[in-house]
Amino acid sequence: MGNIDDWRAEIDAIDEQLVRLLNERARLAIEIGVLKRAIGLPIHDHERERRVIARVCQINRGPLDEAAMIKIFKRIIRESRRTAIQRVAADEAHRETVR
Ligand SMILES: O=C(O)C(=O)C[C@]1(C(=O)O)C=C[C@@H](O)C=C1
Repeated sequence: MGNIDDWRAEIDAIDEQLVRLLNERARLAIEIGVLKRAIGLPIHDHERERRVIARVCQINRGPLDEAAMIKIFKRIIRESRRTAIQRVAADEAHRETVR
C-alpha cells in the first residue's frame, strides 16, 4: 500500500493548502464586503460572480470538468459572500451597541 499512503499524504498536503487559500479568499471577500457597505453598494454582485465562474471555466484544464468547476466555485463564492455578509452585519450590530 506504499503508493496509496504516499498519494494520501500528498492529498493531505493539498487539502492544507486549499483550506489556507479558501480562507485567504474569504478574507478578501470580507474586505470587499466591508468596503462595499461603506460606499453603499450591495455585497451580492451577480455580474462579478458570473465573470469569476466564466474565468475559472476558461482556465480549467481538467480532469475536473466544467460542470464540476461550476458547482465547486458557486459554493466557494456563496460561502465567501455569506461570510462577508455575516461580518458586515456583526460590525453593524457592534456599532449599534457602542453608539
Ligand atoms: O468581487 C466581489 O465584489 C466580492 O464581493 C467577492 C465575491 C467572490 O467571492 O468572488 C463575493 C460576493 C459577490 O457577490 C461577488 C464576488
